[in-house]
Amino acid sequence: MSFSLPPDANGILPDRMIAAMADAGLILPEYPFVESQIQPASLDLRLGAMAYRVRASFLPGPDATVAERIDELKLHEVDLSDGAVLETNCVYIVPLLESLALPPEIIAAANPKSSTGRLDVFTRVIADGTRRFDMIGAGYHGPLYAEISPKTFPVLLREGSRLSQVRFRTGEAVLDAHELEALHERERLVDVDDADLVNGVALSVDLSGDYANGFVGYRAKRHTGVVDIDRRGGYAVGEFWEPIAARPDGSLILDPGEFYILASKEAVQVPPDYAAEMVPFDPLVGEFRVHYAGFFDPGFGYAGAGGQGSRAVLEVRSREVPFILEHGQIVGRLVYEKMLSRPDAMYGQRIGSNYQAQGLKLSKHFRL
Ligand SMILES: Nc1ccn([C@H]2C[C@H](O)[C@@H](COP(=O)(O)OP(=O)(O)OP(=O)(O)O)O2)c(=O)n1
Repeated sequence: MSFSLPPDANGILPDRMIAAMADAGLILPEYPFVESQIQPASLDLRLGAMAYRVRASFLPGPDATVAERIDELKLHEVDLSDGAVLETNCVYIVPLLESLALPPEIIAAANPKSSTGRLDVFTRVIADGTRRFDMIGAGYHGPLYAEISPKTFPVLLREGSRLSQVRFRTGEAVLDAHELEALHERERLVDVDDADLVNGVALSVDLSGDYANGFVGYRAKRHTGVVDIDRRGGYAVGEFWEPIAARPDGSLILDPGEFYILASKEAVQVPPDYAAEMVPFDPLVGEFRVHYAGFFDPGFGYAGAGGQGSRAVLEVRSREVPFILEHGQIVGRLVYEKMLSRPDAMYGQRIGSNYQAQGLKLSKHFRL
């Protein structure tokens, strides 16, 4: 089957066009996709059967393939076919089951899945000849690899586990300032009266505890047991996380090296014809880092898809020094992009959406 886009197409490809790309041989899975692998505006990528523990993270650069670099840098191999544990602070490269044969008008961008980010499993996608993580250039033909480095918990995973997702984009998809303003006017993207819409919708941190029984977040424990990436609701929160109570002055001191799960003060929504990505508020604010997982699906937080009141989850780390976060401090921006057309399924309407209408929410692996 052939695949074509109208010449002036701009936007993110929805679920059925991702399926059509696969039918046309532009996405090449080693074996057929599994249920729910195609999401409203992205495709989950699956791990292959082998992980290579490498000396250090790398980018192949224009003259090398990832396989060549693995050969130079590998320390040992880990067979994932029956599952294996990846240890904290080691770097692994895993060939993915999906490879690409993109046409010249389509680029791909990867991101960790939300559940991966919430577990602090640092994950990026690399392609042959690339100078950037998580970006796959227009027209790329070749394999994809995941770089994985669990930062807090050792994780058990296996062939087929899904840690990353990829979006396909053609043309210019990001809304300009006027389009964003008009969309906010129509749909109220965040539930505040004085929304800051400069370069995306500003998101701030909630340290009041008003929405979570006086708690503002969780700090990850150290030296915990292993988390199985594919096990839902299997672990008691208290074994892995310490809840953080709100302070009267609404501040929180981030300890360097510790990992926190916090929530946005604003409820957010992504209308069905749009997708969003959370980006750091300001790359020059280097003191702390928010979010590894930044894709927001069409329909997330949307009342028509049962999501009213959904908050964004913030994965936060301080870098070199202890850093004080204040209630309402801006920590990220949601950049909205157009869908090329409305997806068949929205977030929350398909089986297995875990984070619709969420407040402060750990990953799906934990039960209270
Ligand atoms: N920092 C982030 C990133 C994402 N999300 C929300 C918006 C997404 O639409 C939703 C689900 O994201 P993913 O598809 O990345 O997550 P999973 O695949 O892990 O979860 P699900 O099984 O619910 O799809 O989580 C969030 O609240 N905070």
